[in-house]
Amino acid sequence: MRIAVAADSAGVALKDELRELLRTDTRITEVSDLGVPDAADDRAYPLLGIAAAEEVAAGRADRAVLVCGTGIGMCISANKVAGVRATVAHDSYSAERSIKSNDCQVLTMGARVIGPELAKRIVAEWIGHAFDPASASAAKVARISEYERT
Ligand SMILES: O=C(CO)[C@H](O)COP(=O)(O)O
Repeated sequence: MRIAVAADSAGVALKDELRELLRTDTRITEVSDLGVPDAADDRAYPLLGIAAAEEVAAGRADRAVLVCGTGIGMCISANKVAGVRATVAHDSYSAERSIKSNDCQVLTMGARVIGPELAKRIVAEWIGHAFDPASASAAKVARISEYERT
């Protein structure tokens, strides 16, 4: 699995921790860090979130983990990219369902909302979940894709 990570200045410290976690995860073959590199970089979250979501939409990344202050701005931004389903999640159950119910390729988190250890645990769990295209949820997700095509 190839993962892109990105953050704004509010989320960069947590993004860096998550990137290092992902780099040691044997399930991950590639981690691309799209920035920001440090908190002095004041690029706004939509630039980073859209850039990462475009990597997913183009098939250059399988999933993305995005961090801002709340996770909300990153989530809204990533969801503007056609074909991308992003969710903000700070709990294990929502993160699991974001895959199993919604086939989300993008997880967003708020560094001002969640501590790094819990965030790392949830990301590690999220990576381990897989969407079942034969499940009853698949037709529901397909309706979203159909709407996007109209
Ligand atoms: O959390 C953010 C966007 O959802 C971002 O990190 C901070 O945004 P701001 O409150 O508009 O500065």
